[in-house]
Amino acid sequence: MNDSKTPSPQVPKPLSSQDPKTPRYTILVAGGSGTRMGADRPKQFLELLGEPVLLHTLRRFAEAALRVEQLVVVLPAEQFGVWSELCAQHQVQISHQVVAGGASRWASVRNGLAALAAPDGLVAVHDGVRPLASAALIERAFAAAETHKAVVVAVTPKDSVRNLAQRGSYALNRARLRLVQTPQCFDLDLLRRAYQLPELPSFTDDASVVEDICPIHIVEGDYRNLKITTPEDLVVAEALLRQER
Ligand SMILES: Nc1ccn([C@@H]2O[C@H](COP(=O)(O)OP(=O)(O)OP(=O)(O)O)[C@@H](O)[C@H]2O)c(=O)n1
Ligand SMILES: C[C@](O)(CO)[C@H](O)COP(=O)(O)O
Repeated sequence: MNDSKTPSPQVPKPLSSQDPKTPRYTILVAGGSGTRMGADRPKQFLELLGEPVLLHTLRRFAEAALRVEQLVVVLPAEQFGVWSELCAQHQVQISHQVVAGGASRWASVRNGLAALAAPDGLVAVHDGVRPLASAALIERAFAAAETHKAVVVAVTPKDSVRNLAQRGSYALNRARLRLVQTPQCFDLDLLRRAYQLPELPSFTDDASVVEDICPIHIVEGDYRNLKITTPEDLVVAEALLRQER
């Protein structure tokens, strides 16, 4: 007989970030040039509270509790030297592998995937320019991928949404819409198979690459998980980071 004070030995230990079932890997894509930011360098190198955006992001995934076994950072090949100097300047001790990006996000992710030698596991793909992803959010995405194989984090739109029509526009039901963020976590073999298919112009993220071969499971995202895209995002991101300190 079992009572509430003596747990049965058959009950498995609950999954926690200290005990992930499957090996975890991460690809941080930072191979873009930041045209919409219009800065003097790619936006992943702009500073937030004295540190490059990409370093903030890298630190989030190096968090010990997440147990990520291999971190791959994808950069434009011509920026390798810049990143190496920034790592030296900020005394970065986080072990990571740098890989050359491609002409599109899709090509950069594909190059990042090629650097993962592991036969199986779970892989998170995350924008290097989302420096506010919390450990709880990342854990939520990895944990859901144990069961669902293809997971994105997403939030409900706060604004009303309209679709453009031939004449005018019409309202969409925002309760049925989600704004998709990263990390996006996948079974490694599934993501490899998806990235063997040809690139399509409709691909905007990893879920759009995978969805023809596996349904995409959505978990709760985080409104704080901004993508640094245009100059005002830097102001908001700094304010949010300052609040965390
Ligand atoms: N060839 C590319 C293009 C984009 N990215 C990465 O994908 C993420 C999301 O892309 P986006 O915000 O569009 O970045 P950029 O392409 O740099 O920006 P823009 O579209 O304004 O030029 C970024 O971390 C970016 O560095 C990448 O790794 N390789
Ligand atoms: C991957 C992404 O961040 C999910 O919201 C987004 O699709 C990237 O889009 P972008 O056109 O590269 O900014």
